[in-house]
Amino acid sequence: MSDTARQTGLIVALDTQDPAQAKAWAHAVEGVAGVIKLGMEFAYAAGFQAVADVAGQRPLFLDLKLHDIPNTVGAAVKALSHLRPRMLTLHAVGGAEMMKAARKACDEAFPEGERPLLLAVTVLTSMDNHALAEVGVPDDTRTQVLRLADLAMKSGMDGLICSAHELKALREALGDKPVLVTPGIRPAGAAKGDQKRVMTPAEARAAGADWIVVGRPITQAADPAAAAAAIAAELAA
Ligand SMILES: O=c1ccn([C@@H]2O[C@H](COP(=O)(O)O)[C@@H](O)[C@H]2O)c(=O)[nH]1
Repeated sequence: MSDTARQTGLIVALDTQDPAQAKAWAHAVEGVAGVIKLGMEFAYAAGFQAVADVAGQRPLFLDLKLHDIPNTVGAAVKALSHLRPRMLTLHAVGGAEMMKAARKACDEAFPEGERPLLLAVTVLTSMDNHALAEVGVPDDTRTQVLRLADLAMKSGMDGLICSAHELKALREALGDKPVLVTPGIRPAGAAKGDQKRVMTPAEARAAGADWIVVGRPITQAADPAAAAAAIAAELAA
């Protein structure tokens, strides 16, 4: 698929501990965000009933980044199935067996055609080459992303979480099939915060992202609805 033909969607990360705040943000980005993302901070603080309440009928990206032994991850996937997420994350460094266990659990626990996209986190967008070296990986982020991406796709994953910097290399290596989801997105001039491998929405779309994930540049803006609309317009331009 050519990059100009690709439609890149916006996922908004609702990172808060407060259900009322999450609901307000979800409402503010209604019609602009294709998917809302709830992750560890919200689920641990507010609980899974609150996850279900905030999501309601909205497409839900449940970003729990599962990483444990295969039996535990498989059981966790089954335990989450009542939430009917559209997307679910796990860490590729958990290994092939762990990812295959997650896929098997999905196939068993979800009705036909309703299982979530399983997205393998490659190298967190908050990490650079130095951070990788600190955890014992001598290769650069791009090499490590490509290595884990190959393992993830061979283990039944539907797509990958990566930074926009790796998109072109991933498309060259893996083609159009993987769903590529990129956090670490910053509109021009926005603060990077703890993110290291960042790109703008337009750059990520041009590089081949299926979805971009944006949190603080929207949720911490004076007008979250306007900030989300501006990013959606940048993606559509
Ligand atoms: O590599 C990763 C994987 C997940 N995330 C998540 O995306 C959002 C980004 O939020 P911002 O406020 O736009 O930085 C956040 O929920 C992370 O948990 C990521 O950033 N990088």
